[in-house]
Amino acid sequence: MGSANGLASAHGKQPLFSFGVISDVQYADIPDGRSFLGVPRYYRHSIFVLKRAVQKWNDQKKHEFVINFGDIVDGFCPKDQSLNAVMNVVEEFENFNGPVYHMIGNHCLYNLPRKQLLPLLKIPSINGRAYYDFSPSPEFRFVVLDAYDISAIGWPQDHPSAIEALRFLQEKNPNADKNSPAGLEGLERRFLMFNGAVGKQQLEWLDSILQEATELKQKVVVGCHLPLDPGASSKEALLWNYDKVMGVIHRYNCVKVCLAGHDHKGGHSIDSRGVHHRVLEAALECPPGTDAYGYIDVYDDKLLLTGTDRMASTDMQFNLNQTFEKNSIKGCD
Ligand SMILES: Nc1ccn([C@@H]2O[C@H](COP(=O)(O)OP(=O)(O)OC[C@H](O)CO)[C@@H](O)[C@H]2O)c(=O)n1
Repeated sequence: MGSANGLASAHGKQPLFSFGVISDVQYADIPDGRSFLGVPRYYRHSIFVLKRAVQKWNDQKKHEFVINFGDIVDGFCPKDQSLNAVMNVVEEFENFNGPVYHMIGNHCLYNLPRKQLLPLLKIPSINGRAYYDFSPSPEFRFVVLDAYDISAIGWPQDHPSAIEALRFLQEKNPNADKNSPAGLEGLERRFLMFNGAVGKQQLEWLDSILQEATELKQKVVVGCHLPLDPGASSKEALLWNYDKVMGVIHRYNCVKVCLAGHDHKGGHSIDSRGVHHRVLEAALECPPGTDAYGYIDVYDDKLLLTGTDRMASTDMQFNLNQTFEKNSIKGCD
């Protein structure tokens, strides 16, 4: 249990800093089950994956913070247990000896409304939005996006974001079950109710943050529950307007890596502008006794993810001259 997946730091340099990563814990006190497509899910075991991750991060004594990529509690959690389940998982994260940065996923929103969820996750918020940034060192900035800014889940039914999302789904997905991609072609298969979009104000905010980071000569890592590149993810898991978000990101040269969750099998790609996209493998899908978590060493020229068990290790060297050809690799390194 807990074997790290190679990729020795042949680099010879000390990282500027390191941080822990985990995604899609989707804990619930219910028997093991399967996804809609039949993939086994271990709802009770996933919190043990998290416990072992926290223990390991603390033992390693080098991580400045942890990022959780969303979906801490599963939608099948009985609703009278949602609050307790969320609090239990948050408590496990709080055993980490340092700050934990959370982002929201669809399963979080099946359990609790934003009003209740965001304070529990200590997500800085204006008008219920869950996007923010932080800078752990002068050279780097982290941007956390709210992938359910425009969404049919998590907002009160009469909220403008919910109304906009339902109108959008009605237009883009003809199925009665808006979680079904039946009949949708190619990249249109992302127009599902369990996904969402980044709204106009958030796009403007992202633009302003990237402009500021460029002025400060900072490199940027973007975190979003929903993947932002079709090369790293199933079409069904992408952010509705991933293309718009990437349009903003590609205006600048500062974003080096985008990290995501949601697509449980994980993936890695390098897009047409040399930006790495790494989708993290889910803790939920670890059979008892196995793990999926990791840590990332940050250098001035790369991010090195060291994964445990089912989380693959990935060496993400930054493009320094922007002359990349499209090089998309499905699955992991
Ligand atoms: N064809 C489908 C797929 C799913 N559903 C229902 O939608 C809800 C969310 O699905 P779930 O697989 O649990 O979502 P995750 O966030 O865990 O995973 C995302 C995917 O892996 C992205 O590829 C759930 O209630 C499903 O039953 C559906 O009705 N029809």
